[in-house]
Amino acid sequence: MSNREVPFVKGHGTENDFVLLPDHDGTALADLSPAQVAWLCDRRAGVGGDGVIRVVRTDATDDPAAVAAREQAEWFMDYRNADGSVAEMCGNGTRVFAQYLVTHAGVDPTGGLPIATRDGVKVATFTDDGRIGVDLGSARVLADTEVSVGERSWPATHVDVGNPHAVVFVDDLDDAGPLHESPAYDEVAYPDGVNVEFVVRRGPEHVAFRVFERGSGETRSCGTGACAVMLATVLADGRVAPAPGEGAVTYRVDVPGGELAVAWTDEEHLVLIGPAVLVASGVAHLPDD
Ligand SMILES: N[C@@H](CCC[C@H](N)C(=O)O)C(=O)O
Repeated sequence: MSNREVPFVKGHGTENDFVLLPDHDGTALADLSPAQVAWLCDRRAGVGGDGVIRVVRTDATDDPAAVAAREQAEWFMDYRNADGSVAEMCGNGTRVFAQYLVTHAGVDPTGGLPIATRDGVKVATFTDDGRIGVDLGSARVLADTEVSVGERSWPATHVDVGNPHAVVFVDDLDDAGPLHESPAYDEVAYPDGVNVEFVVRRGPEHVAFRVFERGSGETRSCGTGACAVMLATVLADGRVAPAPGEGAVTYRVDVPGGELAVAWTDEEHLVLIGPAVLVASGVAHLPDD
């Protein structure tokens, strides 16, 4: 077996951590396999992370999502889960990606930084206090559903944030017990799997959740999950989307890895806000398949 030397940058958003792989001109890593992604995310045998983000220009890859976004965005976030599967979106990943572009690729975020994803173009903005917000667009609440862990079952709200979520309100964050494997879910409602959030209320406009991510297991945070949780909660609170010109409705969303905020600015826009930091860089010795 031979190894390829692959530069990487490691970063996280509220401890949802990613291995970023610079491949700006698309020549080095177009053939990255699921097994190689799983190795990169392995916390003992590899680098370690909840996911891998390949950083590539939209005009340097033939991924259909990047091709479709070429007029609007220079950069494509090619996101993979820790098991090597491809996901449509990663909210915290977009924030870490924006941090990378500004600090490592010389990108000027003034006026908003467009990022192409498999769920369309998302615009990141840097706040005065050093956090990064990303407009994830609209989310849709679909039919009620159910999830279970062992003998316990809960009603859940199906929320589509570009990727699939099941939001479960519980009395206590420990109610679901250890999450070593995915909660059971309705495979008709979620033919491609689901991210499951267990949520408690902490106070007015303030919630906390644990998450089991499709393809990555229990993680310390999930940005799209925070948006799904916020939307399910705000609707359960009987509120409606702010009309144009009204101020945003903002909820604080705590996760095991820190604190996020989600602002509902109008029917079409949920903005995920929180810290994003780059913590290391190096060279991975990527095994061949
Ligand atoms: N951690 C992410 C979500 C990553 C994708 C997810 N596991 C999926 O398969 O849909 C986030 O911050 O949104």
